[in-house]
Amino acid sequence: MARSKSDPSSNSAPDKGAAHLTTLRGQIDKLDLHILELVNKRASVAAQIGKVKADQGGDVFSAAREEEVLTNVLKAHEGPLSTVTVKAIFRELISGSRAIQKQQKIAYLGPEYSYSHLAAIQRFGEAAIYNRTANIAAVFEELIRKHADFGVVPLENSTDGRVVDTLEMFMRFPDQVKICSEIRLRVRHHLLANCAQAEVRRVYSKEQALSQCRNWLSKNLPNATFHPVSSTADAARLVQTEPNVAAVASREAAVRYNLGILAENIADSPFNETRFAVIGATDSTKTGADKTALMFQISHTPGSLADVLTAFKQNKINLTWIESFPFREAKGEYVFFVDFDGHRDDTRVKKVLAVLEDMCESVTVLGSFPLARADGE
Ligand SMILES: O=C(O)C(=O)C[C@]1(C(=O)O)C=C[C@@H](O)C=C1
Repeated sequence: MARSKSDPSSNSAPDKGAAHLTTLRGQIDKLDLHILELVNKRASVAAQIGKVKADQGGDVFSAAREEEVLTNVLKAHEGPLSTVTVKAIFRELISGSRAIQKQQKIAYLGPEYSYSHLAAIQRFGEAAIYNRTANIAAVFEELIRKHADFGVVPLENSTDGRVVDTLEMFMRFPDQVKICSEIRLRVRHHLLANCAQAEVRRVYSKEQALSQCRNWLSKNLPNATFHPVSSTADAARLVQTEPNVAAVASREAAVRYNLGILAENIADSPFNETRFAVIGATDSTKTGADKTALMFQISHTPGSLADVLTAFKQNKINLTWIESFPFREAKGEYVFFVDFDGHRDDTRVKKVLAVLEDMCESVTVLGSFPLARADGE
């Protein structure tokens, strides 16, 4: 049909708009090729670094250097991309560099899309090989048997506190693994199902996740029953197999198991974070913004813990975490886990470690590593 002058579709504005769009897309196409050239140039340099490391026996993964790369980039970053996006881009570039040098195998507590898996991907990106294990002990064993280059294990959750299984493994293998990096992961629980919320009769999740969403669940699903299973990801898998059920799990689990998200962010506390340790054969070199993790055992006498804490105070060292743990081999005795600001190569840290060596029955430096950024920062 011929267009009349009064036909709005004959207006030149849309034509101009379309032409402008084509021009802008042409710019993006050119920029994409330029970006591609640059990222491959970066990868070629990383390949050369890999050769130097192979000759010198250096590790492919350097938590300290990666932190420096990210700090440089984020300092220069002025937008309009968000910091989260820039971090994700560089995480994948670095992940690709490592894979070119030598593909890294990462053991984590499965199943796929568990929060440990998400933490591992946040640290090592898509180019690593991920080996899931059935429990936390197996992550340590995979590393010790050299079936994995690194392991990712949960240390503590902001709501539930310490993760006993991980601390126990550090006690069992005090000298065979080191913490080389830490990861802070925001845990966002969602209600996943393939039916309407009113039809949900059973809710599956990991016990801790159910407890973290207790108020929301009882208020919004008064007719449902709650059933703990081995993991949030397993709960999502179960939703596929039964009618009228829902899971409390991550967005990634919803994608993996093809489930709808009925309600987002249902945890009772708006801030829910899990801190993970990356364990490997060695810890990290100094960056200037580091933390050290320590495990020590003291005699069962009055004031022995106070003496240790005083040593930290006298050396102006800030403790960021302390946990006590019963020592299985001696009734009434405790092993303490502490994290503090500083690197084991810092003078004041060396001083406090020397004092502790004299004071304690045993002292093990679990590792020094760069301070983790909060998830999203
Ligand atoms: O600088 C290095 O040591 C590199 O191997 C390069 C690079 C990177 O891509 O920037 C990759 C892996 C390391 O963990 C740190 C940084």
